[in-house]
Amino acid sequence: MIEFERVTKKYGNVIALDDVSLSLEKGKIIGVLGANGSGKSTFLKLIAGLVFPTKGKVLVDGMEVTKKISGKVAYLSELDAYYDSFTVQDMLEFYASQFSDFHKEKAHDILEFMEIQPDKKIRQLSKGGRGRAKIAFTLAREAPILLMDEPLSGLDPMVRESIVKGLISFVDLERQTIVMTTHEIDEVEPLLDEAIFLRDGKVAERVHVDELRETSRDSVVNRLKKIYKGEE
Ligand SMILES: Nc1ncnc2c1ncn2[C@@H]1O[C@H](COP(=O)(O)OP(=O)(O)OP(=O)(O)O)[C@@H](O)[C@H]1O
Repeated sequence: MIEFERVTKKYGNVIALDDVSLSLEKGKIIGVLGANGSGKSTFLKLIAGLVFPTKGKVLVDGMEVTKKISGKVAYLSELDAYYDSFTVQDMLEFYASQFSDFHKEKAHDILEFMEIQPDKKIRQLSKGGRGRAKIAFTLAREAPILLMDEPLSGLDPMVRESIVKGLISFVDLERQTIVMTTHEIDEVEPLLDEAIFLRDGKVAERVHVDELRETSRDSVVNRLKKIYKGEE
C-alpha cells in the first residue's frame, strides 16, 4: 500500500504537488495522467524516494519513504542512462549486481519476448530497442512496486504494443503494483485498473477504469480532456 498524507512538493517557488492525500492499493495497475508539468513525475519520484515532500508524508507499507530508492521500489526513469559500449548482457549483469531482487532468468525471458539479443551493444540498439531493454530490466526485478515514468514515450506503435504485451505477460499482480505516468493513454487504457488525473499539482479526479466505461460509457482519454476543458 502506498499512502500520500497531505503531500506538498515545491522546487524553489514552483509547487509541483499541492496538498495531495490518497492511498493506492496493492496488486493494481495505476495510471497517473495529466498535462505537461502537472506533477506526474514528481508523484513517482516521491514514491521512489528520489525527491522528498516539502510538507506531508509518503508511506510505503506503513513506512515513511526516507532513503534513496527503497528496496521495495523499482523505478524506470524517463532518461536513458545506458553505457553505450556495454552489451545488453553486460547491462543485465550490472543490474543483477545492483539489485538483489533482480532475476537474471526472467530478464532473459523478457528480452527474448521483446526480441532483444543479449550480445548486441547498447549503441547498436534502435531507440525502440533501448526502450524495450529498459522495460525488460525493470520488469525483471521482483520489487513489490514498479514505477514507470513514460514507458512508451517516443516509441513507435509496434514497439508500444510489444511493451504493453510484455507488461501483461511479465507482471505478477498477485505481488506487484505498477504506477505509471503516460501521455499514451489509448495504448495503456486496457491495462489500467485506476487512473489518477493530476491538474496543477492537485488530484483533479480518480477513477476505476472499468467503472468509468460501464457507468459513464466514457474513455480515460475523454475524461482527461473534459477535466482540462473545465467541464468536470
Ligand atoms: N528539479 C526541478 N526543479 C525545478 N522545477 C521542477 C523540477 N522538477 C519539476 N519541476 C517543476 O515542477 C512541476 C511539475 O513537474 P513534473 O515533472 O512533476 O510534471 P510532469 O507532469 O511529469 O510533466 P511532463 O509531462 O512534462 O513530464 C513543473 O512545473 C516543473 O517545471
